[in-house]
Amino acid sequence: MKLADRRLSALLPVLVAILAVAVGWGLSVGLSGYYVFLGISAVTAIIAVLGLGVVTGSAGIIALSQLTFAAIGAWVVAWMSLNEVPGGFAVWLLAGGIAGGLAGILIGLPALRLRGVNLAVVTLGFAAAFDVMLVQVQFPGSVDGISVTRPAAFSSDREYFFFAVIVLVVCALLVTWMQRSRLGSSWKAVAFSERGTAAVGQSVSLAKLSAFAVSAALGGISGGLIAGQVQLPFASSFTPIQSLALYILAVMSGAYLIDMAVFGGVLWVVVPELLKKWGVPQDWGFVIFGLLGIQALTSGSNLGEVIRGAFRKRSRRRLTAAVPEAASTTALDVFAVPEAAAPLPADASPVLEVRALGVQFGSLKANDDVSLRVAPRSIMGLIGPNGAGKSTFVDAVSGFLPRHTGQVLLDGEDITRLSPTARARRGLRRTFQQDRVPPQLTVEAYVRFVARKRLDRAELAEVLSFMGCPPPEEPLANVDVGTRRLVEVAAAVLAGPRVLILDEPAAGLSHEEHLQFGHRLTRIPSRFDTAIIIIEHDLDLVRSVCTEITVLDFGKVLAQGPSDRVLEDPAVIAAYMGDAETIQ
Ligand SMILES: Nc1ncnc2c1ncn2[C@@H]1O[C@H](COP(=O)(O)OP(=O)(O)OP(=O)(O)O)[C@@H](O)[C@H]1O
Repeated sequence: MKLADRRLSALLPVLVAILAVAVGWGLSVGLSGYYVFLGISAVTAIIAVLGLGVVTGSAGIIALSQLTFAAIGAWVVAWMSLNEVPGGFAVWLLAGGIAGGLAGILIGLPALRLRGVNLAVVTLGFAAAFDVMLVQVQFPGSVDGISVTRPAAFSSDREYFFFAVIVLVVCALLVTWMQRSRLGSSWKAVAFSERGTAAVGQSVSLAKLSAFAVSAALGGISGGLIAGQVQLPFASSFTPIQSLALYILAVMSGAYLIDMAVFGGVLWVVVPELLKKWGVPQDWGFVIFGLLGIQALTSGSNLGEVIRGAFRKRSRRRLTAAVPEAASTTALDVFAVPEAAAPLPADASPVLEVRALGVQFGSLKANDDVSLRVAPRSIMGLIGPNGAGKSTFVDAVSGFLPRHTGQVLLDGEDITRLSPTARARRGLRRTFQQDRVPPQLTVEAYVRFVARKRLDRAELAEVLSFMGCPPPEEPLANVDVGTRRLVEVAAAVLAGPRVLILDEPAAGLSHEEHLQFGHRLTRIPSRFDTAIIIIEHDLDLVRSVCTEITVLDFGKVLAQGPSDRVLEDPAVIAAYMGDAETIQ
């Protein structure tokens, strides 16, 4: 992306925000009184849907209590207004948002362990329980008819609508920046794969809790605004069934996209209004939202994605033309020619040492007394027939099977008891056999998220080009699975790990592409001071790339040592291929 394009991309949200404020002002003076009031309702709904876009749309977590957080925000604002807390409405609104956010963290804690239906039950149960309590407790001042004081400069409906638009614009800007930040990447990553997220050193708990907190804070702000709008808030505005309907709207519209959150919020107000106009009871609005939700859930997509998908089709055509160019040979030249790492002398310090690793699944010993030592800047092949225990080994070494026996040492430090996240942060990175690259990110956003450090743009583009990846600005949703695996490897390489374990990284590529990939791989250790362990079934690639090989069979080490010697070992030939001709 050119510098001018990047500047425009950074400035665009601000320009849209200025335009939105101008439109809001125009509407506040141009609309009739009734529509101004409806406009406030739409703005509050948009803020609540925006929050759902974060927790559900980005982080993929079911949360059915958004209007409960709104009720908490409204309650705080009503209480502060009643008690004339210094600071005025803006401060009360902020406090309402913070209260909602704190409640979100509280409800988010079970989300760390629960998923799907169970989490839906917890959040809906919380909404129902709070609803019962709210009916009993009531909003401060509501029983005595003491109304919430609006901001002095925005006391009429028209002015208050404009105030609400400004709050919405600020919220939307903050969400946009968060979505573009590392935090936003962590939400999208955790939605796609928790294991993939942990493997790049990102705390899964932090990603989920922060999504809950931001979403609930927006719910709280939405509720605070409702308190100022109606001035005598009642529990009936914040029922669990309304939370459910709002959730469906968010899912259906694709509310992690700001424009679609606006669309969802507007629909929230327009549908009941149209029903009223047609003489149909407004509760039928829930039925309509339900039907839209069923359509979205069964199709597995949402309106925002469908619209953007149509645009992507065009850019995909451009990508097909761009990729061969990206994998140019000139990029290869900028990498230092590797010096093959010599086999590790017996007394030298390995960068990774695994001692007597054992993993048992029931009665099956998937890894049995597996030991190996990896020299700095070397490439070790880990091979063996299907089911030999290779992926189990990687899972155990990277911390995903904590109940293994034996020891794992990285640079001499015992990391056996550390979590996958902690191991990744210490410099033990891995990739997966299955696709764990979140399609919601661009190539650049994903690489920066994985690298966990400041990356020079030129270096980033150079490594992507060298690995045959698409350009940085390409959305990963446009990229085929095989190429996504290459992006995964490039990102892990740019993290500069001490050890990188690649689990069948070239699966999905042709034989020639495999070999080309292998050639590129040999350049990495010296350039990034990284040792690589590669699991691979293509023995031509293993032979051409690896200095050392470890062969597993039935969970045990069958052979270990310099590549040529191991690949000529009759026991390996018999066990691995069952046919001497195939291996040579
Ligand atoms: N979670 C699990 N529970 C029970 N058994 C498992 C589990 N994961 C793996 N296994 C078994 O452990 C053995 C080793 O599996 P693993 O996936 O590590 O082999 P692999 O060498 O990676 O195979 P492939 O080359 O096909 O990927 C297999 O018999 C497999 O069925």
